[in-house]
Amino acid sequence: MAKFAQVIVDVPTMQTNRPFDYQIPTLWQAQLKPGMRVVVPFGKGKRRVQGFVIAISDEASFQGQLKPIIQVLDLQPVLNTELLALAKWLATRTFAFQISCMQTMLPSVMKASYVKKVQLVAGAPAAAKALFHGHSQLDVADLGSAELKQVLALQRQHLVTVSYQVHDRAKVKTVKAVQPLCSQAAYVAMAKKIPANAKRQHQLLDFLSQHATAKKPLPLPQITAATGLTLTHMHTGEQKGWLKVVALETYRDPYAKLAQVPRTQPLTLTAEQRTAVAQITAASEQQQAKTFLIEGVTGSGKTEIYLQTIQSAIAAGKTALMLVPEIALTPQMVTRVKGRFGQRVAVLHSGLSQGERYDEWRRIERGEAQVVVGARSAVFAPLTKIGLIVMDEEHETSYKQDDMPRYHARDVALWRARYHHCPVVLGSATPSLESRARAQKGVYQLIRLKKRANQQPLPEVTVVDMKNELKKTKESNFSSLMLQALRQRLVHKEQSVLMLNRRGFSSFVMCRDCGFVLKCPNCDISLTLHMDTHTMKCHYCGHEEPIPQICPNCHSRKIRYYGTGTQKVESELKQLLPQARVLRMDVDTTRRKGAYGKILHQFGQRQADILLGTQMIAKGLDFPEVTLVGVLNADTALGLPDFRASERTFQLLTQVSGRAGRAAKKGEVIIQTYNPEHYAIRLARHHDYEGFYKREMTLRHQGGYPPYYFTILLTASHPEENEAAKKIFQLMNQIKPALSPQAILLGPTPRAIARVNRRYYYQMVIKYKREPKLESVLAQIMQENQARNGIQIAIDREPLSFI
Ligand SMILES: Nc1ncnc2c1ncn2[C@@H]1O[C@H](COP(=O)(O)OP(=O)(O)OP(=O)(O)O)[C@@H](O)[C@H]1O
Ligand SMILES: [Zn+2]
Ligand SMILES: [Zn+2]
Repeated sequence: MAKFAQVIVDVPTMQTNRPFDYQIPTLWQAQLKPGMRVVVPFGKGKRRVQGFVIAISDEASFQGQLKPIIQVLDLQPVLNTELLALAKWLATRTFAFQISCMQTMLPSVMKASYVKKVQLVAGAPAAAKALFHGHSQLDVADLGSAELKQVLALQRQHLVTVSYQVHDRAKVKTVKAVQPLCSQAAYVAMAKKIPANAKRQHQLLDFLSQHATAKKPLPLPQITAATGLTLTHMHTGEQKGWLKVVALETYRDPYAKLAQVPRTQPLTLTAEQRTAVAQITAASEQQQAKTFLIEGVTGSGKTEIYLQTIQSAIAAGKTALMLVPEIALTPQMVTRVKGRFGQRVAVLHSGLSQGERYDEWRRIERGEAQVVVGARSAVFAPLTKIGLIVMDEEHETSYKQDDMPRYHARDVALWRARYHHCPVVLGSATPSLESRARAQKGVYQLIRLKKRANQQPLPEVTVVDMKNELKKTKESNFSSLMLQALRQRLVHKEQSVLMLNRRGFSSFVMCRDCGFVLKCPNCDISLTLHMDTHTMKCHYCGHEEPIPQICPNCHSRKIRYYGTGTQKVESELKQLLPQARVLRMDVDTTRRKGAYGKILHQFGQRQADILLGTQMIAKGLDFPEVTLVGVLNADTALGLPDFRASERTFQLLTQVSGRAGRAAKKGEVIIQTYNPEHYAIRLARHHDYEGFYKREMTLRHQGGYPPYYFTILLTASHPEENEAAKKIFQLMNQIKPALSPQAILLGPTPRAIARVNRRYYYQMVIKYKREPKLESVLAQIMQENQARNGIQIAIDREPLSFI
């Protein structure tokens, strides 16, 4: 029997980024398996931490006395063989700690929370006892700062001891249930001995005799609903030995309301869809880990292709994973998938409560759901026998995680596809340049859908030059053409979608007398105005303060709002078109849980004429009555110091244009811009993705940007600016000798927003094609520098943003 376990402990530092050996207590030697969570002592003192067993063996690699495992948290592994291997790969690939990778894969409730407790030592003086108010121990989190100070003083005098306790927050939801204990005949006999006026007891015995043969406990809520008998009556029955009250495990179902989603049947495919489905299904059947890139114009019916290929995978006894960007995970998309596969679908996204997420995860893990739809982290769903992985809107930046582990869901999907020998389908109307280029080289197989499923042409796009417009009219967000088109829709009772592009600028407060701008005290950026909460907020660190009435700098009262927010546009719209019913959708109106879905539902029910929103309305929506799409400001993102600015603008305009004319009625798009000649806007106007791809690739080639080069972003941060700067130069000198002359180093420079959360950031970028020594020198840098002397190092492979 295995006596030793190798454990990755929940101490995210580079020094602890390796397995530690522990003894397995005899009691657990038969049960403990790799992938289970345990609690182990770690380091000096009584510190206890959570950990993951990654291997068990008869012999320990460590010489000397090993500490035993304190507690085993799981009865079965929570990470299977595949996911353990994936965690290891992910850690190397993204320069992350193994523990961070493992925790990322699991619902957050399975991450330990630690409680720090203090206990009095025997013989402590009365003064110390007073602090404990008669309790034997105190939870450090409950202490006020004065009490904490006293406790720390006692600790220095060795009068208290401190211990850490690990809490497993993963709680299973249960309902009370009733298990009959006697035979039907026995219940009937008992009823005869009970006084006739004990009505409830008769009723209970009656019920029990009817259900005496029940094999499973009967849920109490159902009994109460049917008979009116409550838990009190059951307790009486329990005392008399008639029955037993037990806890029955249930799931929290976040989509209970959707349970009655009407079932849909597969549509008859268009010729283009049919070819796509045939190729993908064949690869799935032949167990080929092939990657398909579907480049399909908006409304070409990509979703139907996903649904039908998923269908054939599950018909073959396999499972399927469908990834969608968080923002596109609308009830609309969930309804479409649930409508086809019903209860076999599990949904994972950040809108669920932690408990709901945990329950959906367990349904997948137990094999009760065969289709998983979810955002980025759903790529780690514990599905076995995967037959197909779909990634919709593959160009979306939300597939890349900003914090450690800095992974891209596409890379993880491809890894899992190789493991399961199954195809991956990447779909988009505007694929990322990286993926499109890979298809060009034949690494991915390109499938193009050039026509809309409704056989209608793509909507006509008109570009309005706002420079001319400004000369004609007074300052307004609406050109005369846009207003006229909106009025026309109102007359014809058709719907419009209006997008305000908020990327690249924000609403801030500035003093008109001295030019003072209110900035975050922790970060290097201006605070954003939030009218609904009447506060100024920092979008980086969350700092919040009241809106100033008087300039803090010159005491002038002329401190005003700047920038165009959706609220401002909304009020202008109400003045210009008082009869229009407007729904606003932005970060403020969608913050509450379920608000996003509610707004879309109202719009779908035609309770509004105009849906006004930020870029969150650009993706995935399918409303048949929308015949006009208006973009109020196409170019705010073009000015950003980012080589992907054009790509982002082209994608956004194409996606939002695609919301018009998706059913029987013809659609129209109006784009307002100050840069009508810019190629991203010109080509978006003609829905010309291929033209854009060629043009942009030429520019990337000239500039030496991805996808012609791989990139790595290295960041060093410290509360002191010169420490951060010193470190980044030191790292550069360490890396340089390992690189060939073909590699290009950019920087070091201070980051565009140099100070965030009281830390200064310095960065450098490595651009390269083939550098065999680079990986190992970066791994070494992580090893040596992590969290030493307050320095933090981050290594980001293929960053999607350099600012
Ligand atoms: N074969 C078909 N026959 C009839 N209607 C179809 C067919 N395929 C798809 N549709 C319909 O066409 C519309 C557009 O399809 P879908 O939303 O799948 O497009 P998409 O390619 O995902 O578009 P986008 O990239 O804009 O999200 C939907 O209303 C869908 O029901
Ligand atoms: Zn801040
Ligand atoms: Zn001022």
